[in-house]
Amino acid sequence: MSNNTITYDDIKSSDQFRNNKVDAMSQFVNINEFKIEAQKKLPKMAYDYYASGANDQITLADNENSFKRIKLIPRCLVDVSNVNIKTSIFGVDIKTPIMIAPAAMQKMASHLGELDTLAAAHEMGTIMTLSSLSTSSVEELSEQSKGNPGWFQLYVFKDRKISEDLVKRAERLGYTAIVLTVDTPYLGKRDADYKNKFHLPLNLQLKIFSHLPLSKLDGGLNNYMATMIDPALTWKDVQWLKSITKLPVLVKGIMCPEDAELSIKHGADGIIVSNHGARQLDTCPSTIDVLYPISKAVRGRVPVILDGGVRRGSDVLKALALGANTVMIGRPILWGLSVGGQAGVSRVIKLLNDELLLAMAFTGLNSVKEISPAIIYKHPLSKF
Ligand SMILES: Cc1cc2nc3c(=O)[nH]c(=O)nc-3n(C[C@H](O)[C@H](O)[C@H](O)COP(=O)(O)O)c2cc1C
Ligand SMILES: CC(C)CC(=O)C(=O)O
Repeated sequence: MSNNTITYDDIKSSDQFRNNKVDAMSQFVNINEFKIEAQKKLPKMAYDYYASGANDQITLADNENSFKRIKLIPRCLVDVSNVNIKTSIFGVDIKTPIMIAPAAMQKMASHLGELDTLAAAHEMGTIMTLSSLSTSSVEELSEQSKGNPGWFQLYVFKDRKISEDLVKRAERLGYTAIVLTVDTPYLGKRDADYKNKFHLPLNLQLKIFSHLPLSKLDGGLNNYMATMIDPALTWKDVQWLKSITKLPVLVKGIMCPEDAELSIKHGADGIIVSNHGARQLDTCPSTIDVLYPISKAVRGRVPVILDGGVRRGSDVLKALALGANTVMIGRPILWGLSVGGQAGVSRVIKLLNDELLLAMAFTGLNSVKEISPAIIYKHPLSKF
């Protein structure tokens, strides 16, 4: 078993090792405890990169705090002996509405990085989106998952040929959707990364591009993005992307009803309400605060996914009540990965699933289909 060729079978054959890890992790009972433990384990440069938001991190705090301000109405004497959280997206059944957001460079968190995350996604019956800027290749994930690696996130490079090849490669390898990130014409300013002079550890590379000079981050992250990523991307490029792939295309980074409408007009098959984990435009609103008007404007024409600040199962319930079909989580996955590799990621998802089940029982709901805005408390004096 060499570093580059660890397979699912290898991972499974180490059950004993994994079970011990799961036991060791049962001491962490919520996402914040995983975060605290991850900070102890990770080098400062990696932790800061994962944790940071842009500038003064106002939106970073808001993404979580806005969830806390939304209140749920308990309902009584409903038979909730059989609550279940199964759902589906693009006709594919998933065991939980909690999906895994694309996050770059996961091998800073665990030896197997993205491969651990994918193994956990399979174990928990959910879908992972692989970042364009990953430390594992599209091929590796496809191989380990026997051709079922999940979704692929696309950054569009100035050299369109690179992006086109990447999309075709992902399609050929069994990825089932393309997530086009549209909120990153340039990379946001994350102060800690400047101070730490963030760089990839020397043993790692951006694996997807290992055949190109693009695999190193030599001039730093912001410089890399400014050199490689196309800031001239416009709505017509959604149509371009649709024209080069048969896969569903989701537009990630939508924060207002107008852009949701434009996404649909230009052929998007799904929308991800996201402010990039508050890493781009600081002082933009939290995602949960903009979700309801967006989902109302979309009117069920395409699936709506929300990410940003989801840290409790009750946050998932609130997002679904305000019109999301599913949510994605970013940093909680990185904390789980840092603390316990695959087992850590699975435990993070399980914690959130269990909290979601409980919150649904307390609000008198038995299935995802039953979730509606009716469970959201409206203060008598508020206009909301
Ligand atoms: C360390 C890190 C790396 C990320 N890398 C990417 C990426 O490569 N592509 C992308 O579209 N979004 C990326 N994101 C944004 C996430 O997909 C997601 O929008 C965000 O993390 C959700 O917020 P949360 O972390 O509060 O759950 C990244 C986020 C973090 C924290
Ligand atoms: C390598 C980065 C551009 C990945 C990213 O999207 C982020 O750090 O937010």
